[in-house]
Amino acid sequence: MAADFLRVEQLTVAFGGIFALKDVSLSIDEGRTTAILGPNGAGKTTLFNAISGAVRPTAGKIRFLGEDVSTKSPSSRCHSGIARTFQITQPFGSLSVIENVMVALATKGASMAEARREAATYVEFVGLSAKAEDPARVLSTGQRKRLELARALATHPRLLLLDEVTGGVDRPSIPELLSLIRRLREERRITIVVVEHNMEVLLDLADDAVFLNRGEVVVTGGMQEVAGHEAVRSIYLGDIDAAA
Ligand SMILES: Nc1ncnc2c1ncn2[C@@H]1O[C@H](COP(=O)(O)OP(=O)(O)OP(=O)(O)O)[C@@H](O)[C@H]1O
Repeated sequence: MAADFLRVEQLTVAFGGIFALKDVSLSIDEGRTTAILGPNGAGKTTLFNAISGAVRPTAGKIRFLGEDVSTKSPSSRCHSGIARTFQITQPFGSLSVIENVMVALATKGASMAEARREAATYVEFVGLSAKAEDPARVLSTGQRKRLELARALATHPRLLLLDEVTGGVDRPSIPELLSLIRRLREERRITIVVVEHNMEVLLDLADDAVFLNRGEVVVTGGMQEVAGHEAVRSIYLGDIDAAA
């Protein structure tokens, strides 16, 4: 297990006079699932954007597998093994499910037949084989989340940043989605960092947690331990009691 899988070092991101992140340092261990917690505006999405390359740090560094990727482009970071999903899924609605995955394939120089074959393995992994030829626009929210996971898999990630994976998904579909995420880690050895408002889901899924507030790290540690912290309880209290 790499000791230096992902390290965020004294990261500051400012938008004009607003500090979305202030001197944030944290490390993510390979093979674990880490939750990023915090109230609205805490800086969770900005942290994902900074790690994936969508925003440039104002100060500080991001190291992935020992390499400073702070100034690298999103596509170069994706090539290094960093993938992310979005709070609002963005498939190509008129393309079929399998074509959406083919578009995301990181395999260069592969024939269409090879690309289709590889894409089919990811579509199957996420449980969408029966929908493979349907246009993406007909998918339910839960199915769109699955398609996003298949598209992320197609980039061969080592680190996957999941933004609000259960957001908008109907309750009965959530357990299957969570078991899929667990399989990403167990069967594909992908390290996962998750932003999610549902504490019940986080307690089920995450090993470690980082609690952010107003752009600063307030608590880090094991998921259970962080969930029990006073500052976290005051924000997620109802959720924590419901999950207990
Ligand atoms: N592009 C931007 N321009 C200006 N301010 C921004 C920008 N992106 C984020 N911010 C500000 O940075 C702060 C952190 O926002 P961010 O979206 O990262 O928080 P969050 O924890 O993801 O919130 P939420 O849970 O509501 O999604 C907020 O004050 C937000 O208004």
